[in-house]
Amino acid sequence: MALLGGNKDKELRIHENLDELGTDLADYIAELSETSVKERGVFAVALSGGSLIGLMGKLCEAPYNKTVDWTKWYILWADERVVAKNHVDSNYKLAKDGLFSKVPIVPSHVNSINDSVSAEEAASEYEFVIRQLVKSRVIGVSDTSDCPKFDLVLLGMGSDGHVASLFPNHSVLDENNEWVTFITDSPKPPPERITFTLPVINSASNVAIVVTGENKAEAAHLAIDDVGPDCIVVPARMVQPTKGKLVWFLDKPAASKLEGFQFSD
Ligand SMILES: O=C(O)[C@H](O)[C@@H](O)[C@H](O)[C@H](O)COP(=O)(O)O
Repeated sequence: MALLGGNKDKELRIHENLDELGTDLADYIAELSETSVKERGVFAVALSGGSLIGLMGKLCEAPYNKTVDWTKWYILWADERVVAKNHVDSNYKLAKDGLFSKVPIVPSHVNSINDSVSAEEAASEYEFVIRQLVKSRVIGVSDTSDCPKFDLVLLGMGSDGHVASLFPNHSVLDENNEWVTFITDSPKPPPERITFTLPVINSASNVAIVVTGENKAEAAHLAIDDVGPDCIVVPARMVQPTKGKLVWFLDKPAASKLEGFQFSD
C-alpha cells in the first residue's frame, strides 16, 4: 500500500518495495496514455536513462502490453548520452532493450538523437525534431510560452539531485532560450550529453520523478521538503510544472529523510 502525500504543487507516492512501485508507475503511465490518446489521439512521452527504464518494466507485461495503445506513443528523450546507439551507455539502447523490443511501438515514432555528430549539433538537431513534431501537433504547445507541452516527462534523480542532464551548479540550469541544450562535462559519465532545459520540462502536462534507494534520501529531502533559503537548491527542486502535474514515485529508503513520513521498520 502506498503512502500518499504532497500538496497542491506535487503528489508523493511512497512505496513499500520496488514491486509495488513498478505496478503503480505502470498504472500511472497507462492511465495518462489512455487520457492523452482520447483527448489528442497520441501520447508524447519523454524518457530518461538510469534505473527508470527497469522500473517501467511492468508495462511490458499483462495487462498493459495488451491494453495500452502502443501505436499512438511517440517517444523522445529528456536527456541522452552522446554515444553510438548500440553503445552500452546509450539511453536509446537501454529503452529499446528494456521496452520497445517488447511492445508494438511504431519504430518511426521513436525519436532518437543523431549519434554521428557533436553534442552541440545533436542538441540543435534534436530541438529541430521537436519543433517539427510540435508543428504536426504530435507534441502540444504550452498555453503560457512557445515551449513544447509533452504529455509526460519521466525523470530519474541522481544522489546529487540532478534530473535529466541538469547537474547542480551547472550553467545549463540557467538555459532559458533553447529547448534542448548540451553539456560536455557531465560529472556522471559519459561526459557528453544533450538535455531538455528546465522550461521544457516545466511546460509538460505531467512530470514524474522516480527515485529509489537510500543514497537518494538526502537529495529527495532537499528537493521535496520546505528546507528554507539556506539549503542548496538541487536541480530536482527546480522541476515545478507551470500548469502541469508533478508526481514523485519513491520507495521507502529514498523517502526515509522526508519530513512528516514516519516508517515503523
Ligand atoms: O541518462 C542519465 O544519466 C539520466 O537520464 C539521469 O538523469 C538519470 O535518470 C539519473 O542519473 C538517475 O539515474 P539512476 O536512477 O540510475 O540513479
